[in-house]
Amino acid sequence: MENNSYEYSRKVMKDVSLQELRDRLAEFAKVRGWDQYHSPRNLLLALVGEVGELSEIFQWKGEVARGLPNWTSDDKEHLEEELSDVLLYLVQLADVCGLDLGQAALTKILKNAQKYPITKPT
Ligand SMILES: Nc1ccn([C@H]2C[C@H](O)[C@@H](COP(=O)(O)OP(=O)(O)OP(=O)(O)O)O2)c(=O)n1
Repeated sequence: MENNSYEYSRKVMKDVSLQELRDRLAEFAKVRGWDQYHSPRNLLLALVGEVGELSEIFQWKGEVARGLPNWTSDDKEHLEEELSDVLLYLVQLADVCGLDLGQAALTKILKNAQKYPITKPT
């Protein structure tokens, strides 16, 4: 059963897993009859569109300090939403491709560590 409450997402789900997001998104699409539109290609295009919306937030701002110290709470909330849209489409894309995104990402981190070993300063 879907639960859309903002309270639920903010307070109950303190620790969110990719599997939880995947399952909730699959339910979201299913109850709306949207599975038919959620092909890998369509989800990829939707993902790219959201990356564009995310980029717009930073467009023309110049360099931005870590932690976004001068941003308003509205700006930060907007950023949270666009980052989430990107994540949610990415999770759905991996799902309809039949891939385990969490495991794949962990494996990639291990590969990255082998490719870029820690070097001690001389
Ligand atoms: N067919 C769809 C349509 C939407 N969503 C979900 C995933 C995103 O989290 C969000 C995207 O919704 P919108 O297309 O309304 O995009 P925005 O939220 O960015 O709204 P806007 O483009 O008006 O800023 O909804 C989805 O899973 N499948």
